[in-house]
Amino acid sequence: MPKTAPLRPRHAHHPADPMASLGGLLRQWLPRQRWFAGKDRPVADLGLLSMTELFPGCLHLLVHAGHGTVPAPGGTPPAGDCYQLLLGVRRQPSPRLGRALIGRADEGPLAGLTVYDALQDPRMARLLLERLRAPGTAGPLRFEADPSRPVPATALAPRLLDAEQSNSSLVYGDELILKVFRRVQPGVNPDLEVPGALARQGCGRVPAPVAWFRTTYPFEATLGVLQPFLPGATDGWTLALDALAAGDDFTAQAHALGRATADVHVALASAFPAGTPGENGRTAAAMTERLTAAAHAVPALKPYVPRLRGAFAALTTCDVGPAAQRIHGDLHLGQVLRAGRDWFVIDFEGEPSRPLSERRSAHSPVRDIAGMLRSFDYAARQRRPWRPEWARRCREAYCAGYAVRAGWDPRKKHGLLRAYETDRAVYEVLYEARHRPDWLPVPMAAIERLAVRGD
Ligand SMILES: Nc1ncnc2c1ncn2[C@@H]1O[C@H](COP(=O)(O)OP(=O)(O)O)[C@@H](O)[C@H]1O
Ligand SMILES: O=P(O)(O)O[C@H]1O[C@H](CO)[C@@H](O[C@H]2O[C@H](CO)[C@@H](O)[C@H](O)[C@H]2O)[C@H](O)[C@H]1O
Repeated sequence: MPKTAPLRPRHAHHPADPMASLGGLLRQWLPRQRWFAGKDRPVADLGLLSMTELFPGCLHLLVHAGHGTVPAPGGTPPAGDCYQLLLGVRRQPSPRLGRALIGRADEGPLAGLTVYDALQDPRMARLLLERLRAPGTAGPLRFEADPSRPVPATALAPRLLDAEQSNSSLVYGDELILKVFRRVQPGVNPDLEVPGALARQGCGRVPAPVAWFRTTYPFEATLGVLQPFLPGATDGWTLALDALAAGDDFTAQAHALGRATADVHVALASAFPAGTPGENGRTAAAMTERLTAAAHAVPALKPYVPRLRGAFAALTTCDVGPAAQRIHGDLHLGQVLRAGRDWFVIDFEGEPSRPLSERRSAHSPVRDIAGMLRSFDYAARQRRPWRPEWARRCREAYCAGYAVRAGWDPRKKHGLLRAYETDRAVYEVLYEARHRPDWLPVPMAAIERLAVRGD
């Protein structure tokens, strides 16, 4: 019978408090995880939000990692982030745990037990798939499935993806992929909501969810989504880097990608209600606010702030552009998969650091286009010497492909594109500072270019 720990005081050191066992281990382990979004700040406090025994020897946890910065207004929600952890707990340490090992608890109720990342344990991964095959509950956790898309009943060998990811994904026998969200926010995750809605529209460019799990405590939130795995697919980032390494042209691929992006935008526009008409003044204000916050967190941005603000201010003199609608929200080369002759679009979660309400609202489709244009620049900067011509040709081809399907040409919206690219580069600076500080020079180079030359 699954057990759920009630919410305990966040700093409790009561002997029965599991954080007395896990706190020290997780404080060390969390910042080393690729998906942990607080690498630029020490974890000031770590609290247990919920704990459920999912299977014998497997604990499901939601923990709050605070950075001791902004006090929470009204007490809820607390400042910081909520993370989902699946922890294996066993009596005997095993050398086979390897990189999955988190450590041995020295005190508290789990004293003497070995704790590890359960997603790296094939037995636990299989049990998780079994749980998703059979809808039902475990404490506050709800396992649900789309009855029209049954999960295949065959035994499928699991493997944890070793990708540069914001979450963790398990692939089952090249048939299914389960994304376990790491940073959890209250509400429905768009990566469940959007592909489901697009599938109902008959949009074939997006793998549709077959099962998912969510929690009802301490708030409603989506925790994981199971989708068909596209076998033999290669992501756009890998294809672009291969093309660059071989000195190959990528414009045919970029053109097809532009067409695929427009197809998805058209499907999104009919799957969701239209947004309120775009108002460039408000957009410019929001972008400026994000820039100010980013420059506060990453001081290297500060010298560029006045000129970047100019790019946003110029929005007020631009034409209003395409209507706001639901968009992808974090479109880049890593979010598109080429399988056979087709491009598929994945990961509709949006930019993980933005509030869920913002990610689920309507935005200009130019934002997605700018994301992909920035991605060509990221790819071109992976090799020395930098290949600006390669990126420029990809941009042209991508926009031309987009125009074919969407009926309007992004290249004719120069002011809008510049503002959205700048906003995206600012986001990337913050993202890299928090997740991959070694990559910071990539978006910083774009900041310099956009601030100085504006192209
Ligand atoms: N349906 C799928 N078929 C094949 N590979 C997939 C599929 N969905 C995701 N992937 C692979 O998993 C990687 C990470 O998925 P993604 O949804 O982008 O996770 P995250 O949000 O953690 O970055 C992708 O780059 C891709 O290689
Ligand atoms: O994890 P997600 O795919 O949801 O997106 C986050 O991580 C991305 C990196 O993995 C990051 O993308 C940035 O780096 C990419 C190369 O690794 C590049 O193609 C993108 O253009 C660049 O923005 C993304 O910003 C972040 O949200």
